[in-house]
Parts: sequence; structure tokens; C-alpha cells
Amino acid sequence: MAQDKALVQIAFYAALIAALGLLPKVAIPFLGGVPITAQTLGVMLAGVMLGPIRGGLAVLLLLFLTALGLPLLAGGRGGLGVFAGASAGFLVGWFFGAVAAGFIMQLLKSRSVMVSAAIAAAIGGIGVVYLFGVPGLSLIGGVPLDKALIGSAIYLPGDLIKVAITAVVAQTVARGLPSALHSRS
Ligand SMILES: O=C(O)CCCC[C@@H]1SC[C@@H]2NC(=O)N[C@@H]21
Repeated sequence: MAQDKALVQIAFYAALIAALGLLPKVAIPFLGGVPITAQTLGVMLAGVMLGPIRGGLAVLLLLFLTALGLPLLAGGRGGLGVFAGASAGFLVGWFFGAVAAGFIMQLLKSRSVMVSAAIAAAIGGIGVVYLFGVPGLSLIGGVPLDKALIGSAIYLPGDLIKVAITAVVAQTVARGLPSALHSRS
């Protein structure tokens, strides 16, 4: 029964990340085309809501299905090729970012859900994701490291909005349906 719930949660957040890929993306040509995408909201929510293991598995499932060729990334992209492209580091960062966000939610159990979700989403969904993404952009995407580092600031306004949305959603779910906030159970 508990396993069934875990599988449903993992599948739900993988599907949510895929669904957010249906929203229009904004390709950034001077950063190897790596887009501004709503999908990172799903990555933040997966870690914050599900915790490190289930959140990480949700992202892993999304990446696995993408690698198999399903067009689950923004703009309908998929296949092994995306893992050899400019955004490959960010995709790896999505997994570690969700895991980190989940861990931080558990670490900050004594704080309010809103505050801990904001901290977890910011560190996991921005800090950790960029930690992998920016070097990947340089090593695989061929963008000089300084340009990749400074240029990635273009993603920050959108990602900070996603952090705020994640915090509000987590707080709302904690009040209305606490059992869905697995990171706190
Ligand atoms: O679709 C892909 O190939 C992956 C896109 C990675 C986008 C990165 S993740 C962090 C930053 N925030 C965004 O909105 N875009 C970049």
C-alpha cells in the first residue's frame, strides 16, 4: 500500500515535469540554446514535496523516459542526444537538485513549510542545478566558462519566481492535504 502510494507520487511528479514542458520555452542562443523553461518548477516541487528519494526518482524517471526517446523536454525534445548537448549538465543537475531540495526539507523540519520550501527550492533547484549546468554548458556546449557563469544569470528571474511558487504550493498543500507533503512525514 505504502509502495503503491510512492509509485503514484513518483509517476505524478515525473508527469508534472513533462506537462510543464508543454509551456512555451525561450531558447537562449548565446548559451548554446539552453532554454528558459517551466520544467524546473516541477523539479523543485518534486524534491520539496516528495523528499530526496521519491523526488530524485521522479526526476530520474523523467530523464530515463527522455533518454528512451519520448519527447518530454520543452519543445518536444527527447532521445540520447539531449544528454550530449549544451543542457546535459543542467539535466544531471535536475536529479541532484531535487535530491538536495528533498534533504533540505527534511533538515529544516522545525521551520515553517513556506520558509523551508523556499530555502530548499533555492538551494536545490537553483544552486545545485547551476553547479552542474554551468560547467556542462562550458565543457559540452563550448561556451567559455566566464560567459556561461555570467550569462546564466538570465535564468535567475524565472527561477526565483519558481521558488516562490514552490513555497506557496508547499504551504497550501501542507494545510489542505498534509499527507501529500511526503518530505515532512
Ligand atoms: O530542455 C532542456 O534541454 C534542459 C533545459 C535546462 C534549462 C536550465 S535548468 C536551470 C535554468 N533555468 C531555466 O529555466 N533554464 C535553465
